Amino acid sequence: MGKNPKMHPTQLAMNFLMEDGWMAKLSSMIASAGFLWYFVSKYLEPFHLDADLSRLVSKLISYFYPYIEIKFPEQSGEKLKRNEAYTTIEQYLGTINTTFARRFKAEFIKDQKKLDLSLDDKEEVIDSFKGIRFWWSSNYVPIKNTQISFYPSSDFKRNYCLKFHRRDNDLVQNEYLNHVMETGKEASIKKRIRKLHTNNRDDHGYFKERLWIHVPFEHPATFDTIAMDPKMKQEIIDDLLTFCGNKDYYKRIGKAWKRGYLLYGPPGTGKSSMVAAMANLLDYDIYDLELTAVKNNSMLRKLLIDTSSKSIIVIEDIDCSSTLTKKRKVKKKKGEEEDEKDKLLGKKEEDLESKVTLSGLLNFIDGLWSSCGSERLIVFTTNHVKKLDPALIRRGRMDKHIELSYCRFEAFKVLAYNYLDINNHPLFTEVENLMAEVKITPADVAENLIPKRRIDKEEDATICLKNLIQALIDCKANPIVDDPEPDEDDDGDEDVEKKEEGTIKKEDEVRDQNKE
Ligand SMILES: Nc1ncnc2c1ncn2[C@@H]1O[C@H](COP(=O)(O)OP(=O)(O)OP(=O)(O)O)[C@@H](O)[C@H]1O
Ligand SMILES: [Mg+2]
Repeated sequence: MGKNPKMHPTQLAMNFLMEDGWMAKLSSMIASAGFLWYFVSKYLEPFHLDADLSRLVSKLISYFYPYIEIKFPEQSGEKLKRNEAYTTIEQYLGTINTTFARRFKAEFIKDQKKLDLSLDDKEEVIDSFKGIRFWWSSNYVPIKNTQISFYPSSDFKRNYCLKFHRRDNDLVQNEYLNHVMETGKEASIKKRIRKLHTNNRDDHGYFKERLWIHVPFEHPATFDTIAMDPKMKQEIIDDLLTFCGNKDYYKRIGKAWKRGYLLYGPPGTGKSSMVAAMANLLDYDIYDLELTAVKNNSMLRKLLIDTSSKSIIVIEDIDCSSTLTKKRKVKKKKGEEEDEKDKLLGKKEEDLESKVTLSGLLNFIDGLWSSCGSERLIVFTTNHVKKLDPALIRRGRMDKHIELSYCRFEAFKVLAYNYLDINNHPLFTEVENLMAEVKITPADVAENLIPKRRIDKEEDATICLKNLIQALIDCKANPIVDDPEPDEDDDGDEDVEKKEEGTIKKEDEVRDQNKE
């Protein structure tokens, strides 16, 4: 066929195709376009082609390759935080028909007593929405690790990729992605198992890429099982419920949506149990922050950023401060093996100690970074409230101070009901009289109320109450002496031995140590 130079390019192309052997020509064109696309995306893209050239190439590609791809990486914000879109998509893909996928990852959901399947890496599924097809694939790219380690590294950059025809772009932007996010969120709420997280000390082993490790949270304590003054209990419940429904209020007053609770009182008065009860009431996760495992302030900040909303960050026994020497002493007793391993890995001793400072901790609670994420409680527990730096517990930082103290008769009745299923008993009067003058912790009362041998309900109750009365009489003879208030220079040796390790150091202490 003759070629007219004034012909429109599309007409030229049509003529060319209509010639003999058009099938072969068409296939070779598709093949060359495919090759061109592969070559450009694989080899030339990293060299950042000149803008005009790359625009031209992508135009050319889009002529033959009518699909659009959107990637949803697992990590967002400089690798600090898990991308919420990624986790929601993970949940969404669990809800669609996955007939064409062949490889899955399985996780056991304890509460639902079944396996939860999600797409394995490098696997693809086809979704359909309003009669249109969408392709989802899960991908990973290994990150080159320059460090030499004894342990296998599992550093990957993961992403989900959505592919669709460009004619469906509007549908995707306006409807499909919203549908994915909403369905994914619903699925994750349905499947949600609450978690108890703890920060990960292991910075060279299998879990090294994770700041927090977790187990399912299954503590049975609730406000019904906590024995304390009923009025005070109701006040705490109201405070918590008001907090969690008050998103708009916090926004209006310009405050980050978080609240600090300080729980203090002698050992065995229910501080840890109350943290669990709070989590159960509000349906929150718990992040149990072990300060001794935090290397420095910047790690503390990273840990904070990596917590999710609707959670309680708890630091137990916050009063336990320590110095380097105390920690060494404890380490020798407890962690010789761990030390040896660290030494083998060539770690210097000063690298192993925590350098979290008081100001680091104050920033953690209400610095600028504390406002990322929302709906969070920060809880400190302590046996010695007077030992704490006033700056740490001032109102605004620790908004509510709750004292959990020795067991009074009202609290005892809660325990008697929970442990023995009784509301009244002839021995109650004697218990009441003794409790009015004796200091006994709820933990000791609870211990006496657990039947040692099951006979029948009434006899169990009588035996337990008699045991309790005996314990109260013993306590009267040998009353509990509360710890004296600490001296100014008390460095808390005993506590360190009791609680093993602690961390809060004032900045000047750290500076001094660094000088040495
Ligand atoms: N107020 C309470 N109500 C119900 N049970 C309690 C209470 N206080 C203590 N107990 C019981 O005693 C045990 C110890 O309580 P818990 O660990 O909460 O005390 P704690 O105040 O955190 O002690 P510590 O200061 O030593 O950490 C728990 O198993 C709990 O069942
Ligand atoms: Mg405790």
